[in-house]
Amino acid sequence: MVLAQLGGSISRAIQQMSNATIIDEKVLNECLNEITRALLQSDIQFKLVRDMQTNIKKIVNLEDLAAGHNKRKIIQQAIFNELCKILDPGKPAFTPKKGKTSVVMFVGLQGSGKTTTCTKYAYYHQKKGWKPALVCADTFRAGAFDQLKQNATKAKIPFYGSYMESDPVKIAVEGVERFKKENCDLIIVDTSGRHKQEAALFEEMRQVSEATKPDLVIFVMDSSIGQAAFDQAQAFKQSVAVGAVIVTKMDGHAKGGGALSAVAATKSPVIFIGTGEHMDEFEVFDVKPFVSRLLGMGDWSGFMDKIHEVVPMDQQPELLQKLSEGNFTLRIMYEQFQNILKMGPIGQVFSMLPGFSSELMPKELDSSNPKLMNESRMMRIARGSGRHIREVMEMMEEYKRLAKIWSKMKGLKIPKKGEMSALSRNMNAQNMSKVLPPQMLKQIGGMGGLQNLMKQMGSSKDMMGMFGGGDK
Ligand SMILES: Nc1nc2c(ncn2[C@@H]2O[C@H](COP(=O)(O)OP(=O)(O)OP(=O)(O)O)[C@@H](O)[C@H]2O)c(=O)[nH]1
Repeated sequence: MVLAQLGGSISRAIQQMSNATIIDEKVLNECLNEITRALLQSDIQFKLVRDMQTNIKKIVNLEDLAAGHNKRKIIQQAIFNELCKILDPGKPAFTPKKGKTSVVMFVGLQGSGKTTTCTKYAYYHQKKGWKPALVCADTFRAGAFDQLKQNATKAKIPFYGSYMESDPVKIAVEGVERFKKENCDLIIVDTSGRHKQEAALFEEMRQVSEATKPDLVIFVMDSSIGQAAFDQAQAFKQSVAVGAVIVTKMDGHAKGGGALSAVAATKSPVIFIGTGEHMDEFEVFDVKPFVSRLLGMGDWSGFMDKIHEVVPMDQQPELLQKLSEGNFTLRIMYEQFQNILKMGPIGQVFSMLPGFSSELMPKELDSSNPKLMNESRMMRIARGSGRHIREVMEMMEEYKRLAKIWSKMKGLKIPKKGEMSALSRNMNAQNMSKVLPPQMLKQIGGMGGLQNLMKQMGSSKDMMGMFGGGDK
């Protein structure tokens, strides 16, 4: 997702400013202009960007910057807050309750991924023990019912629709009534899409909404919509009571900034993002971890998510304690690589690391002081493992880099499992390539090889979040 590049551009602008000997208004303006350009290039609406720039200027106190406080942190924090503000409309979306009937209506332009997203949403809840059902009120597109039927059958979700009936209101009402009787707790109504915003589409949508009285209307938006996002989202909001947004195709080459504009236009939060065509390529959207990653500030809660998935239960408390004390040792790195090895093909990557295990002594493994590893110790490890000294030195460089990232985490509150973010799953080959040592990347065949490897790994791709992926 191209939004990741936005993070890089912003980080570079801040870094350039931090490098300046004197931070005056001119330097600050240059930095903010650079950031503005990056935001506009990501398809974030002009007005939002301009307001953001004004707000940052108000928040950032030049005297604080001049006094030698951590300039990078001050600016980064201001941008972080502003981006969170855009993405957080201030009130949460209606949340359906398990066991209590809710009707959720999906709206959006044709091809936005509405039908696919309806099934993903149903499947997501079904996995959590809900009883969802799908109603196809799209009588406009031939084949829409078949598509929903096919998806629903695959996921074993009850569905309702008709090949004969042409009145979407009638189908929607019948479907909702039927599933209410069957005690389904999440009744999802898929509506028609059109190629562009048309009066007829909005009128039909309004009628379906009036007849079924949904508890929540979800606006589905393709992330590649670009600058048109704001107007499009606003047009939908004016016809029906949009209460939440789902942004699809975040896995593609879309700039993604439209997501921010859609939130501003509908004053509704993004609740999920679609990250692929498959049923389970669907993630809960959390504002703070998203912005955090966007700005290259790392995603602590995403990392924690991974720890809980990968690290054996009995080892978790000890590991978390050590990390929150800023105590990242070679042994931790080793053990975590071992946990990854269990996860399949990624093991091939890490098995390239020289000198782990028997060649290292407990003192070396458990010290968080890299200076302990002097040249003679590295020579010994190289001899013992049959590796070149250069490889051992590279391993130590990687350790130092990760340890540096971890030292910044010192004192962080450890989130509980329920607070974890799913966004870290959005790590892609590009981010991963930044984390891997260049030599290792070369050995697995560059970006192409890495992409293949990640395909094989499936969901374990997000493991890199664990090793500071994107936190550069
Ligand atoms: N890569 C990717 N493709 C997606 C995603 N969501 C949906 N798609 C694809 O986008 C295309 C359009 O999706 P549909 O669900 O048919 O779109 P729709 O909005 O229901 O279209 P109408 O019913 O005509 O309004 C399909 O090929 C989907 O597989 C996603 O998150 N990522």
